[in-house]
Amino acid sequence: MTNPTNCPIWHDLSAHYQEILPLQMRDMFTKDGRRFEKFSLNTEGLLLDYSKHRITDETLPLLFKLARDSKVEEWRDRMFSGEKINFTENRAVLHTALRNRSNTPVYVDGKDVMPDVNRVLAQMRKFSDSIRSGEWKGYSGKPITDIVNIGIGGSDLGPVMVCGALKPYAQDGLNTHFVSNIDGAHLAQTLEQCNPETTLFIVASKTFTTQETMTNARSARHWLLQSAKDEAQVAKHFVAISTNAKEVSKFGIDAANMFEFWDWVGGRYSLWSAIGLSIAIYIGMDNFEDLLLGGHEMDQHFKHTPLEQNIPVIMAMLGVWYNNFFGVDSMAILPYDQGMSRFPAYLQQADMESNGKFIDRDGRTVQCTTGPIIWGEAGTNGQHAFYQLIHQGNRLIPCDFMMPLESQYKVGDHGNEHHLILLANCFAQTSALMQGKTLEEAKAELIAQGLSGDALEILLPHKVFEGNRPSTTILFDKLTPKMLGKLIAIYEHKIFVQGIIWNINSFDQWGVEYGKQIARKILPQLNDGKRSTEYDSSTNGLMNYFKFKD
Ligand SMILES: O=P(O)(O)OC[C@H]1O[C@H](O)[C@H](O)[C@@H](O)[C@@H]1O
Repeated sequence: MTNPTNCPIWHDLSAHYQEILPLQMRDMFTKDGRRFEKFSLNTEGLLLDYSKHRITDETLPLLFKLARDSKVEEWRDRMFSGEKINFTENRAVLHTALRNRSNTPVYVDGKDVMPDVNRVLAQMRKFSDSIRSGEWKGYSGKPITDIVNIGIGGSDLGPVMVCGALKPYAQDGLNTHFVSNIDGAHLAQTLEQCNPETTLFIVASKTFTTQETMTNARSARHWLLQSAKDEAQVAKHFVAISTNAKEVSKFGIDAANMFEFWDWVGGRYSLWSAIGLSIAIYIGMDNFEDLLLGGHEMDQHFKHTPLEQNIPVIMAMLGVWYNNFFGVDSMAILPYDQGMSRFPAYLQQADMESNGKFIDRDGRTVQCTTGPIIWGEAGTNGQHAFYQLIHQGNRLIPCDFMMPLESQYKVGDHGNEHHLILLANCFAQTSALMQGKTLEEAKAELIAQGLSGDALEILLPHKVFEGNRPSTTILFDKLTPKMLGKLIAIYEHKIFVQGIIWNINSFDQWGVEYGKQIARKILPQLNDGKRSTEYDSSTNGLMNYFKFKD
């Protein structure tokens, strides 16, 4: 199917949307005592509750038909089998091979990629063990205490997010830092916390040409050499992760200290590759492999489970339902877990760089809305910031809540006090968003509080909640490496399915290039001493303000 909006099922869904529009979820719950059982799944060690959505018994079958008509299953198999579905870059899409713990062969251009995957994993194990055990020494003979990952985008967000989420698994005395921004403040503030004798820099860049990363890496090298003095010592403090061996050696990093990955790994899908080296050092290779295992188990689920019980497919199709039929333009990711506070930022790249496209696979303008705006914050912080708009604003914002049943930290009077409050808040929010509060309910509440007359009438409309605001809730036992691997893979496959429905290539990112090109041109002009005239008057004005302010 090339243009989904032309196919009969799209029209059926549009008609069904008109039927759903006036329905209230709270009535659906009242009428159907089995709604939660019907619209939840308990599988893969997690509970997926999608009953608080604006769906009836008819909705999902229509959405699954759209998925089948769009050939989601065929495309899924093409991805897993190593076909070059990223056709604008002529590349396979095989982040699933990186976590293929069954080790079955996966072929790209007739070559099994698994031996290479396993070789780099073994290299990562050896290296991370040597750092963690203190066997690897810095130039003055001391063990490494601080790891600084220098990378940006996909070479940063995944490791940052995972290291934050899995902090309870970290080894004492080993710190990780992440430098991504070209703003010198990022590197400077990080280096203030480090000692050159005991710091290891991981330069993580798929292309090894990214301006921010290479500049930060050169400055870090300069900082190291101010103390180490001798170029030969760089090898003890710098390793590289890249697909570009030539550029790595040009930078002066020894081939022995390079961890390879391949063009069939998209940057935003690369935390499973050697890009995860900082994770492996931080939490240990066994835990890193558990993360991979979680991803692999979700791959198996995605591959083999009928669409009707398939977690990523259900989540993707609900997203399509709101995105394309209700016309929503954003969705909130709300992890009730402090460690997962960077999960929304991670998903911003994963989703928005993948599906922020207006041209379809046939080179034509897409006739429907594509990727949503992804945003969010860890609960309960978000509650005190933007939930007001989700509850009473006049936009519909579907939310994904997620939360472990058990905290990794025992805090408070009974060791569980904080976590129970967190759980109560998570459950309460999903309930309030769905139920809302009618005028009658609000009135009864105000009367019970002793209000009457004008005071009651003035306040009353402001106390009404429309409700009917959809959310998905994912509950799991504990945020282990394996569970985190599953959660990440769920979203990756969700994004994939949506890309297929919209008939776009989710695996290129040409849109990022244009701004970079102009920045390269502007950079030398900032100190050429001439008035800028070649851009629009705003850009010229900004540049000239910088150049000639005094
Ligand atoms: O890993 P690198 O080659 O340095 O790329 C880092 C990032 O660069 C660009 O912003 C791309 O759009 C991202 O997908 C990529 O993750």
